[in-house]
Amino acid sequence: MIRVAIVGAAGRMGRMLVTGVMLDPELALSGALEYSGCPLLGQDAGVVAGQSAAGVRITDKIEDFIANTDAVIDFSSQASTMELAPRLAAAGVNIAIGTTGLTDGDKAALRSLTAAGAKIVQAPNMSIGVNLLFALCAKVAPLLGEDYDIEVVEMHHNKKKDAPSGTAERLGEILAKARGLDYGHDTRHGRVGMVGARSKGEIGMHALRGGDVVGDHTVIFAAEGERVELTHKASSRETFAKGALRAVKFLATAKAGLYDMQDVLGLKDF
Ligand SMILES: NC(=O)C1=CN([C@@H]2O[C@H](COP(=O)(O)OP(=O)(O)OC[C@H]3O[C@@H](n4cnc5c(N)ncnc54)[C@H](OP(=O)(O)O)[C@@H]3O)[C@@H](O)[C@H]2O)C=CC1
Ligand SMILES: O=C(O)C1=N[C@H](C(=O)O)C[C@H](O)C1
Repeated sequence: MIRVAIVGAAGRMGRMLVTGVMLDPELALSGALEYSGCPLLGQDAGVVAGQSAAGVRITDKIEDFIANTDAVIDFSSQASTMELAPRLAAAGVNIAIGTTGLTDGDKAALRSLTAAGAKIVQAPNMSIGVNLLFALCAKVAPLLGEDYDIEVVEMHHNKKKDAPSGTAERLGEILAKARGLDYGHDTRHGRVGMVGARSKGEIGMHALRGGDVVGDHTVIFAAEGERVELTHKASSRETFAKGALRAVKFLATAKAGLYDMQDVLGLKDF
């Protein structure tokens, strides 16, 4: 039995994760963390998630569960994730991070924790479909070549805080690498005004927000006379939660290291 605590337990993903852990016979819910001002502190995490009582109260102190926890799943905020990770790693707790908006510096800090023995999965999207899309893009972009202009379009619900989505950024990084471009330098985030004709050496990135959209991502390869579009649409957050539970099980037997969902799902050699 793997004892799992959820960070951001009262959030959209947190409630889904609490439910997933409670329903999985290989996992046991050991803790539920929220920020200090959260009005749901002290409530049963299972009840908050719409399930039966889990016997785990939402707390703002990791000391309430860290000694009885094997792994933490963290879908909260960049600041929270980066504050907690060193404390969890020091206690020998495995970490599956779904939080987006992490900087390159944050990722370097996570890598240094793993160099000191931590086991971490960090992935901007834990669904099988999106991770397959990552692998497909890495194959398709060089095959189509630079006659095909690349644009990435994502759409999310109107509560999402970061833009573009972590998934769109990862797609941009994969596509830039496949084209010999630099993601940071060669990406055009939306276009406005007299920007001139599109250059070959750019990747367009567009973030749409509205309603309750769970998460849509489309990569467009557009050439003279045709275009290819690869699309993933998530219709339920359950798909991300299932991936996070797989990540926790993967970490239970993994060596120290910083992994992504390509490792968890065995897509590295796809
Ligand atoms: N990797 C993946 O597959 C996926 C990643 N995500 C990412 O996960 C994150 C959360 O998404 P979502 O659930 O929709 O967002 P929510 O805002 O619904 O949930 C985040 C929760 O974390 C809480 N939180 C904030 N700070 C802390 C803290 N210091 N300690 C504990 N809890 C804290 C938030 O409280 P408050 O509301 O008060 O800020 C909130 O309850 C985002 O970064 C999102 O992009 C989302 C879906 C899939
Ligand atoms: O905030 C969300 O909702 C989502 N965030 C992730 C991202 O930023 O890529 C993954 C998913 O698309 C949902």
